[in-house]
Amino acid sequence: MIMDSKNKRQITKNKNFAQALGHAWDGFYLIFFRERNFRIHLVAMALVIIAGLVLWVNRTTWLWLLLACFLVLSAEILNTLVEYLVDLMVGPRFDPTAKKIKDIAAGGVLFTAGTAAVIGVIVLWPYLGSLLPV
Ligand SMILES: Nc1ncnc2c1ncn2[C@@H]1O[C@H](COP(=O)(O)OP(=O)(O)OP(=O)(O)O)[C@@H](O)[C@H]1O
Repeated sequence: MIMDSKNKRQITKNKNFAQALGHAWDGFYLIFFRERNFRIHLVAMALVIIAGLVLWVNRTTWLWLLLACFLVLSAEILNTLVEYLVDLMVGPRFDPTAKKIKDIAAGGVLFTAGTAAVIGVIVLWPYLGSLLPV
């Protein structure tokens, strides 16, 4: 087996679920603690949840809001994957195609975040009206 358990340099398939979970946790740690943009999106998601609680939105609205938030987080995770893959292939040198790939991945996050914002406005609009003094 090609594995150095002491140095955690495993390159074979996981032996069990616990081991798979450990690697998934390593990935989560990387995204959560190393990716500033991911944390910014999490703060935005927290604000959306606070808005949902304050406005006392219904179940369908919660589903839309949570779906929109998780779409943005998923896009950010894919963007991070693309960045690591490009860095792995290209290394520390400028490459015009690497730039295009990374910029497209970042553009995808922007597009998803914009769509999520539109969804948020559409589903929260009726609740915002009720806040206005009549
Ligand atoms: N090897 C490369 N060749 C050409 N351009 C690159 C390369 N690496 C990065 N870039 C450019 O720099 C930008 C930022 O790089 P990168 O995505 O790695 O940083 P980041 O701060 O993690 O970005 P993000 O804010 O999208 O998470 C890219 O969108 C791309 O335009």
